[in-house]
Amino acid sequence: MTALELVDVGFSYGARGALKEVSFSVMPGRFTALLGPNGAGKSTLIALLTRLYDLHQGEIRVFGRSLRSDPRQALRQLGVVFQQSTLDLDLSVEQNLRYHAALHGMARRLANARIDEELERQQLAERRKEKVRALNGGHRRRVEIARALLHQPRLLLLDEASVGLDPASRDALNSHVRTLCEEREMAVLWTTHLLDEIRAEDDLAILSRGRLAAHGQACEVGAADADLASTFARLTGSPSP
Ligand SMILES: Nc1ncnc2c1ncn2[C@@H]1O[C@H](COP(=O)(O)OP(=O)(O)OP(=O)(O)O)[C@@H](O)[C@H]1O
Repeated sequence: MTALELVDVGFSYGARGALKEVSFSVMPGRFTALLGPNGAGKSTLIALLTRLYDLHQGEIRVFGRSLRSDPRQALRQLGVVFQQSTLDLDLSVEQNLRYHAALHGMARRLANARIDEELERQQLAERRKEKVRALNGGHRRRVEIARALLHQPRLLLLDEASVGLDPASRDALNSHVRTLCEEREMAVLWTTHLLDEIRAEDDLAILSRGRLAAHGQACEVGAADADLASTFARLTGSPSP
């Protein structure tokens, strides 16, 4: 079954159009990159997917459940890492996770088990009592991923999750999310404006000025030109990042 399906999605901020007739799908176990220059509409799309904004045009389905008519079931399957960190810096790693588990109505015993499991996976178990403020950017991102996975979503959305990280932390985060795809058959939608975060075997959707400029496997999308950078520049009119 398709993990995420967008059909003719549109959105405007007043008179300013931000998304127009955007249609593409994300499959389970696949790393799908959503690439676009600044202002292309990536964050707007994430805001629609998480229901920060109401969907007025088109349809979005998460594992077959409509965000419009069945939002609770659709959102249950979703884990999200936003562009701006939403961790409480003055709470410990564990307290941040516990708070999220409570919001999801998780019983304490289940929450404890999941928190242990995710912190272990992120190699953060020893730091669980530390305040988030004491962690570096890469570790904070890992806490956010641990938190996004607590309720075991089948679809993980990451909005420019690597912004602000040094190159080594960026690579580590990118590889880590790919492992989640493989090990858990999780579907991932990774938004970015950086070409070096995309691999030839990834699924790729390119947004340009609110429209879907290309969609397919990254190697196929890039095959139309000398490389993906040239395709990106041709389709978006922006220099390759
Ligand atoms: N709150 C808002 N009010 C009005 N226009 C907005 C608002 N947020 C975004 N826009 C406009 O909508 C378009 C899409 O913006 P969006 O932030 O979704 O793009 P993006 O691809 O996420 O860019 P970035 O990488 O800079 O975050 C842009 O033209 C932007 O100026």
